[in-house]
Amino acid sequence: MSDSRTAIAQARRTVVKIGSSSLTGTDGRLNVPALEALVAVLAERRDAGHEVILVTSGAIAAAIAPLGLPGRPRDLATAQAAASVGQGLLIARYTAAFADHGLRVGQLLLTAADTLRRDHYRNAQRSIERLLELGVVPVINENDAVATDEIRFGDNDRLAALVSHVARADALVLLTDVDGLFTAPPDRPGSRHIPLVRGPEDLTGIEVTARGTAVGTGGMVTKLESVRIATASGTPVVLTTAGNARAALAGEPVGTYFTPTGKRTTRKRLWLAFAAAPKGRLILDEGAARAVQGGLASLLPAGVLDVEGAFEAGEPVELVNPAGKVIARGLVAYDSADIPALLGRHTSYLRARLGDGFDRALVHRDDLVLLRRGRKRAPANADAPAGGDGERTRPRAEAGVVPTGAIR
Ligand SMILES: Nc1ncnc2c1ncn2[C@@H]1O[C@H](COP(=O)(O)OP(=O)(O)O)[C@@H](O)[C@H]1O
Ligand SMILES: N[C@@H](CCC(=O)OP(=O)(O)O)C(=O)O
Repeated sequence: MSDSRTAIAQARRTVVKIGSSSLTGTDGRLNVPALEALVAVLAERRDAGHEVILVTSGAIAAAIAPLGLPGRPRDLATAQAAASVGQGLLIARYTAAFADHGLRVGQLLLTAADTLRRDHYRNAQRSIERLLELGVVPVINENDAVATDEIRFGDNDRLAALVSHVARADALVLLTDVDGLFTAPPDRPGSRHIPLVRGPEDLTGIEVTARGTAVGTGGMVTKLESVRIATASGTPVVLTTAGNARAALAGEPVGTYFTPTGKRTTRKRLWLAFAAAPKGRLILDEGAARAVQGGLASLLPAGVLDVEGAFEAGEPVELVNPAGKVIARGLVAYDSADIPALLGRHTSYLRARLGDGFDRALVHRDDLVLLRRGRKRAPANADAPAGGDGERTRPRAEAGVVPTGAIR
């Protein structure tokens, strides 16, 4: 795991996100010179043999002036209409700007559902992979025109982090209107620049606001969530201004560098930890909770006290300890309707009473991601299935990921 900027300079594949604040002039129109300057930097990066994926905001901002809107629309319907108009203008500009450097772009408009549902996630993954193989620069934005309030990011910061996962990027560069993280909003007297963040402990006492610029969304709060998603799974992040994009990609000390805090993990686990929308909850007894937290044991029905929600086998659920804290997420192996009859029962009993299909774990350890670690490692015998009398399992290393919470 690298704690130096060379990780950015040497990244084979980099996701670069540019925010609305950097693409919009004071008149509210799309800042075309800023867009072209970024494209020149990305084209250089491509020429140097690196892959780039661009996550770009600016669709709504681009439509403010053409539609004669007084400012960023607050209601969903107008925001959607503006995005529909603005996205066309935005991608036309990118297509022309990249063409000047002999490069083609491919547009991907994603909704939160594309990172929430595994089949959608895989589709996005396949498209990005193929575009890169074809030498195309993927240009990604949220599909604002169809995203509804319940299922949308709203900002592009978290989308960029999830795109980094989907694409297995080696680095994430967030470009905004401030040169990195400050101890408090930068216009506050006495606010100081922070060049390096090595983990959550370095963020103690930092004051960030969710209020973005007039055109941006989410402010620094969503940027730090984005950072948390990326760094927890091994992706280093630089946060800086659009004007510093070239220097940031070259590994120069601009903005704020966030070192990775966790290891790369499987896509399934990333999806489960950061993107999946849980469909229900399994309430674990003390022993099962400890075993799951200690060594990532499979969860058997004997260790479960209660089930909440309506879900089908294969859907994501939260695993909750007796104190009500969510400790893990997993893909459940049974429909919710079948689970009450299994609760508290040992596998041998279930196999004898209900047949062979009912001796499997409620959540298999391979389908589980730990969100909250136990205070210490589990004792030697806790690597058996949680709540279980079944097969013994090996304890496994876990990424130690921390979830972002529900995605808006
Ligand atoms: N601690 C902080 N450090 C740096 N910027 C901060 C902080 N807290 C709030 N901000 C604000 O976050 C804003 C950037 O967010 P936003 O407008 O959403 O940008 P973008 O459109 O690029 O995503 C900055 O203009 C800055 O005022
Ligand atoms: N998808 C929206 C982007 C929303 C937005 O402004 O996000 P951000 O640049 O992260 O503040 C658009 O294209 O207008």
